[in-house]
Amino acid sequence: MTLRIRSAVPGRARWEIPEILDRPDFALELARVLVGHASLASVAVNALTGRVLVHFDKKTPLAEVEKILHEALHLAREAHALRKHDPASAPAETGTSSSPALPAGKATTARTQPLFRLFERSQHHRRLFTLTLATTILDRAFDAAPSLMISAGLDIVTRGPQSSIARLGFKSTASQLSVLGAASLGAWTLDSATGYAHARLSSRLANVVQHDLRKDVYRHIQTLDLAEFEGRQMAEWLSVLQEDINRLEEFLKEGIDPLITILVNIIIVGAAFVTTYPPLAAVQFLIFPAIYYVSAEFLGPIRKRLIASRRAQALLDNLMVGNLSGLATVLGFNAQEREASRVEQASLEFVASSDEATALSSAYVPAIRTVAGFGFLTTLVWGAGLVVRGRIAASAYNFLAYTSLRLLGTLGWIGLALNQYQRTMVSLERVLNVLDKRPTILSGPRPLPTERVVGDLVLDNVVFGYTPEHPVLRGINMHFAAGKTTAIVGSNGAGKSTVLKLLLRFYDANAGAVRLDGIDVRELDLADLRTSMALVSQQIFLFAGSIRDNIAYARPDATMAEIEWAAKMAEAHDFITAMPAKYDTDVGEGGSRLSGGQRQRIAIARALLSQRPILVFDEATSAMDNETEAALQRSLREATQGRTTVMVVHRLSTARNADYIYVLDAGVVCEQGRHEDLVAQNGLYASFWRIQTGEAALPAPPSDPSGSSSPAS
Ligand SMILES: Nc1ncnc2c1ncn2[C@@H]1O[C@H](COP(=O)(O)OP(=O)(O)OP(=O)(O)O)[C@@H](O)[C@H]1O
Repeated sequence: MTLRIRSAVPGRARWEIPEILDRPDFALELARVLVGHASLASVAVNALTGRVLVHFDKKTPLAEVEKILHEALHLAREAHALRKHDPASAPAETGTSSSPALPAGKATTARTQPLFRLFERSQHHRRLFTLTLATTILDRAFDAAPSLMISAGLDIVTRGPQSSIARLGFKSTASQLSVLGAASLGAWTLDSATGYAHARLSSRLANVVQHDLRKDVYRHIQTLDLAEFEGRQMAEWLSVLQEDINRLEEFLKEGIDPLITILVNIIIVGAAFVTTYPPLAAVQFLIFPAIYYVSAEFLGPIRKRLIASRRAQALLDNLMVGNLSGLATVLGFNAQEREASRVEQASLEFVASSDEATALSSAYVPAIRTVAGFGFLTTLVWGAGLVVRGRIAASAYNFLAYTSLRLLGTLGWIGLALNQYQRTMVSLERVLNVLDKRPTILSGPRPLPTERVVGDLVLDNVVFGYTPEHPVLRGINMHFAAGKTTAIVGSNGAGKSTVLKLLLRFYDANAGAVRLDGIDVRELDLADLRTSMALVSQQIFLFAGSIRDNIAYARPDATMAEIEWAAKMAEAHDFITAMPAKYDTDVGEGGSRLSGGQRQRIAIARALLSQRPILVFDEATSAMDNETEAALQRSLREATQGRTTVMVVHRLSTARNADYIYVLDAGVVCEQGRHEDLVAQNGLYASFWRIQTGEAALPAPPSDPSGSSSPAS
């Protein structure tokens, strides 16, 4: 059986489909097929729980929807099989930036209900959720106990033998008071117990949901294309991972409470009024359509302003994080004042947008209270009249007035609660948007364990551009022979680093193919492909921690002897042992306590220790002095024996040692060969060589366009 119905009411049904459980790709395929269906209003497919929730027209028979689901499953299976076979057939909508899991259109309803989606995701905490809800409701219900007890006391005082307690069989005043005392004690005890349980459970629920979401978002972010990170500021990711998820936690801990309180109070007040004097209840309930009307007028505009305010906050965060990480540049250019003004301006814009949102939400609270005040006023005046005419007891009037007042108080919270709810939903949507993003670089089906990698790399007529209108590589052919060292040289922006990014499949070629050992890299298992290569990138990243930990990052199980071997090969051992704490030296945040050349040597040691068959160096020695670099070249010759090494270099004294050299110019290979041949060709490489060896004069600085002579002349 492929489908199992879990629940169904007219217009809504939930199925369990074990086939999609833990198979997000397949679930996505199913969602794609379903959301295009004209008979369905909305669809939510959850691979975590293996469930599918469908909203449809109440008149559509359930059997018909089930048939649609069967057909969709069939289509999804076919599409999924095709996709596995040919990953390139992934539709455009799964593409780069903000493409959601469920495409636009019919899924809008499901997608615009972030809280609903959160509950779908958190199904495995259903027990905790139910318990939390139950204790919250009980806690709020017991809150009404004091006014009930006071009314019961008043009942004993004013009606004696006719009081409600007397009617239970307690004739004497003493016994009635004892019952009242015992009931009060019991109610208080239960109130305290449910209060404690509610506080503990709601906090636990908020923590686990927050933890799950943070963990899932973080894991998911790591699966996304590198393009997502190169095109977006880091602070944006951080604000989703931190602020947005924290806001959700706050809401689960404190925001749901008022909403439940309001609901419980409405039920208590409703019950009290209906049982005491129904016409009074009818008048009380007349305020709710009015509240609904006021809410409808306010909530849409409030939401829009909240979104604008959150965006302004994200911009401000980006600016501050960016500035602080580039503080040395800001100080170096003495631009503190300029940057402080930019931050001030962004902060003012945030304050203004936040003010706008608050202005509206603040007006909303009094508007609701004014409407709700009519309910209390009616109870106070009409209720008093009813007591005077003997229609209701004074104690009942007391209870009604109290509960009505409580309702008035809590309705005032509606504004605050909905305000917090709206803010949380804006944040939750941002979190879910990240989870909806899909990588375009998908793993291929063919495994290639590291021990089977020969290391022969080919770029076959590769065309690539980060954007379609700006091609960076224009049909290049390259061969990085197994076990050999190949250098790529060329001027800035020629496309050298881009070649390396294609080797590691950070991006896919727009045309042509990249092959490892004769296999198109798109067919290879992505983890296997990347595990076959050790990259030392232009921007070295060291983790805060010791030198030893940083070198061992590639192989946490490496012995100290192996770590030292790698450090010696990378010409790092001497400077490390000269430091007071040697291999235990703390490198600081991002390696900030080391010099650029030292950081590069640690990164090379890390790559060598990894023992991967292919080494990819992107200007890995650019910050080293000539002497260290020359020594490193000698060591590398030994350490890279039998491994394919691809290195992007600017220093031609480094390229000179390579077995083969490619010269890139504006995205095409303009020359290739061994150093001596290239020098003999007397082309671009030879001109670079002459400049670097001082045989050619450097180009003269541009002459002053005004024609005035320089001060020196
Ligand atoms: N993530 C990106 N998004 C858009 N364009 C990019 C991106 N990365 C690089 N480019 C552009 O692609 C071109 C080639 O960049 P690449 O980094 O490959 O050059 P390079 O030859 O390594 O240069 P350099 O010697 O300065 O490191 C440049 O014009 C650059 O602006």
